[in-house]
Amino acid sequence: NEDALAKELEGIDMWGGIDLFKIADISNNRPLTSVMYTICKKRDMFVKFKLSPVKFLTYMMTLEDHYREVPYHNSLHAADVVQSVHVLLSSAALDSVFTDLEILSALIASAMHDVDHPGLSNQYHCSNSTELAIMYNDASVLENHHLAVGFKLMQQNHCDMFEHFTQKQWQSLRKMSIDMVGVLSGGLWEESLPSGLCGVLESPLGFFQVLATDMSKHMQLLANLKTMVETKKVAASGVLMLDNYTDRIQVLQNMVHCADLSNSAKPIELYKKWVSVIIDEYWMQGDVERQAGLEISPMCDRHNTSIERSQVMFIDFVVHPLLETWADLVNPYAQEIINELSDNREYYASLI
Ligand SMILES: CC(=O)CCCOc1nc(Oc2ccc3c(c2)CO[B-]3(O)O)c(Cl)cc1C#N
Ligand SMILES: [Mg+2]
Ligand SMILES: [Zn+2]
Repeated sequence: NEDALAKELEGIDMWGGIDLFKIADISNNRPLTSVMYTICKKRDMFVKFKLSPVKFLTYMMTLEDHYREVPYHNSLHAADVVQSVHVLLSSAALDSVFTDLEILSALIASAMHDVDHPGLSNQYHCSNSTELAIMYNDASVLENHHLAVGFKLMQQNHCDMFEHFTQKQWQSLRKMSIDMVGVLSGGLWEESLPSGLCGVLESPLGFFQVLATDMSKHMQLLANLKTMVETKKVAASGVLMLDNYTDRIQVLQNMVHCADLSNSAKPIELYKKWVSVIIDEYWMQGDVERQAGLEISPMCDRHNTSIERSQVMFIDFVVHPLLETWADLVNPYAQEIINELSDNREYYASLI
């Protein structure tokens, strides 16, 4: 099995280069630990930061165990985001731009970014004042929870892989991870809807209510990225020049955000599998809402959903604008991603 796993992991440096569904099967359902270990090994993180492989693996397996058995937001999705970030970090335009600590932080943030996700959206938690919503006052409820769990697990002494970190390194990794996960989605659900979105579509505003709740930071992130593209400074070598924390963290935040939403820019067979499991998760939420006599959230009613339409809308209004702006930033090194996204969009548009 190790050989089969090693073989499947050979494409780990390529966009869509690995099939995480296969890796889950042949890694005894340890896709996140397998992918994260392979990438950190390749990036020589154990030597650079004197990480104990045993403590690293113990932490990663504990973290992986705290992802729930929900259809989409399980450790497979976390592994997918880690691998996608690994590939985006390797873009030639970002060559030697980020420090090893920034790279490690982006990978750790990706690994923990959805841990203990209950398979119920931010909107569900805020609308129903659940325990988590009360705990976090409706503000980025799930994201705060993912970070709290991710870091709490690190404090157990058999998981303390950063034992050799200086206080400065620890504080920096922690701040960057919080800044990266905190914007991945979620926020006060009444945060204003981006005007451009809801007026245009004949679709029920509900879909954008979910966006506003589960993607409330998205518009601000994207606006910042567009500004950065317009004002970007590129060295003679073609690499980006980012000379302050605000700019650096903005690129890292958008990178992880792109990875988080990258299913629709992957090879169609993988994309279709991700669509099928996220729909399962949304329909399970809808079943919970129907059972409790609550209003069923958009895309969550198994008796009334157009999967194709919601995918085309999500691509047109969220994913394409984001990935297109990312591609401008690292131009021309993300054209393949944009092409894949356009092909996949046409696939679903043709089914409407
Ligand atoms: C097959 C796909 O392309 C699925 C990508 C996610 O599909 C959506 N995601 C949405 O919002 C979130 C995006 C990211 C995340 C979350 C919610 C919670 O955890 B997470 O960080 O993974 C919204 Cl509002 C709509 C869709 C649709 N369709
Ligand atoms: Mg999330
Ligand atoms: Zn996610």
